[in-house]
Amino acid sequence: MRWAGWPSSSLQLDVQHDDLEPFQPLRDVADFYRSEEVFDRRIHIIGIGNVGRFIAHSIRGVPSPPPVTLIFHRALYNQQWLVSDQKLRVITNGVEETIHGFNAEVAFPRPRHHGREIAVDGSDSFNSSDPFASEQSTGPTVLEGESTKPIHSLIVCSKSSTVVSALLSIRHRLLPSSVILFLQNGMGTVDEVNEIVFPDAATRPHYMIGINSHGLNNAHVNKPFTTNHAGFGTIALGILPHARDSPDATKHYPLAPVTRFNPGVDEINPVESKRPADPDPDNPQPYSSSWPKTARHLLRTLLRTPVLCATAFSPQDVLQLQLEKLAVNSVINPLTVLLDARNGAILYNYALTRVMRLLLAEASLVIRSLPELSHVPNVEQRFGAGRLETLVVGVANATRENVSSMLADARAGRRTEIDYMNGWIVKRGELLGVSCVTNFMIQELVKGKTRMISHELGDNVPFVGVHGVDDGTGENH
Ligand SMILES: CC(C)(CO)C(=O)C(=O)O
Repeated sequence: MRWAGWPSSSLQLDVQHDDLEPFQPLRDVADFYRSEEVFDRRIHIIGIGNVGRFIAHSIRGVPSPPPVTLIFHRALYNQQWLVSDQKLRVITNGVEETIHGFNAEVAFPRPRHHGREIAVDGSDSFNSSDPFASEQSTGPTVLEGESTKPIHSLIVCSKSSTVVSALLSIRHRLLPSSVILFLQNGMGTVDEVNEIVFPDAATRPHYMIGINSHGLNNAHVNKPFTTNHAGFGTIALGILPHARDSPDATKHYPLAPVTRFNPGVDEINPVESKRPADPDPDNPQPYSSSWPKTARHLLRTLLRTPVLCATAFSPQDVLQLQLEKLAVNSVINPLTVLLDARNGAILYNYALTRVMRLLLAEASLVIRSLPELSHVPNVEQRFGAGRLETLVVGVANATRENVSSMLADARAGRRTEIDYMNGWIVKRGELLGVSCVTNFMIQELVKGKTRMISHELGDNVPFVGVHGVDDGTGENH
């Protein structure tokens, strides 16, 4: 590395190596910044619901915080922000804390039809067999008011069902070196994003997964940028391996094991490890040597934000935590929708315990059969139906006064996350030969009930749109 702008005499004192180029002072400070990559600390947050607001507020509350940009998906919300005092408020135990210093932008969700992106000008990219045809021929479409600046660190707090359309609106701003933290309930979002938004692993950003258990609601509906921190929780974080670094590990699923031991065969022909634990014992590499700078920055920022209670886990541990949460959500959330009741309603009711057991028997079998867990010890016990039931009852009891996020969505006529909960169990079950009829039935019942409510509300809730229309990019509440 060349030290620009330093007196050459002081530099030469330190230089011991003959193979270094002779020092040539750079012209000025600007040259230094041109020759060295300048690291952008800015964190963008998309999905400015309760979770997004809470995280933005928490990050800006620490000493020397990074710049934070809120990305709104509706011109209306951006307008509301611009005419407000541009501050976020979080209420904890009745005490309101106000934080300012945010930037704001707007990015409009791209309309999609039958899973295909439609060109915003109405042209026929969606008739083409290549879903990216319009973007490839004309470059990304930037709508009026949208930014084109690169995004290096992004936290996605949108609801699972709207993550793809939210990311399509900023795909052209995300670089292969960027990092995206996904903070959704349920499973399957990352696979969907890989398939639709970043199909080419060579240009795909890095991913992090987060599991949030903070209880957040907007108890003050008439205060749009205020969030109530109702239950203290944690955020479990993990950096996912990238397909560029280990294509085998991510070909079918991000966490599939790399090498497997075949008894009998490998004893005769020992397997040559593709990624040996210690490839060069003389130059040991730290565990995180392949983590990109952006992911390390985002992880460190979240870990040094006390109110978030964030902890880092290995990808395998994050997957298991996600699956535990999935099992809990796939019982409490749909049952509370069908019963139109708070979480505690599923307790002390044997008829509902039987439904819970039917759902969990299928979920447990699917999870225990997942190939990505085949090398993990103790899976049979951790994901046994009995243990999952204990988890569900514990959470239902601890959150007995809560309106579940799915019930809140259903009551408001919004699309729910059922496809990423029970739907994911059914889908993975089909691939594994495990039939999940109870989960399928409950998935369809929830969809039916949500549709019913949305009709009752006047059928006035379109899911996809562009400017100013309610486009379904709901936030994670
Ligand atoms: C744990 C539970 C059920 C709490 O309400 C939840 O995560 C949700 O509502 O989505």
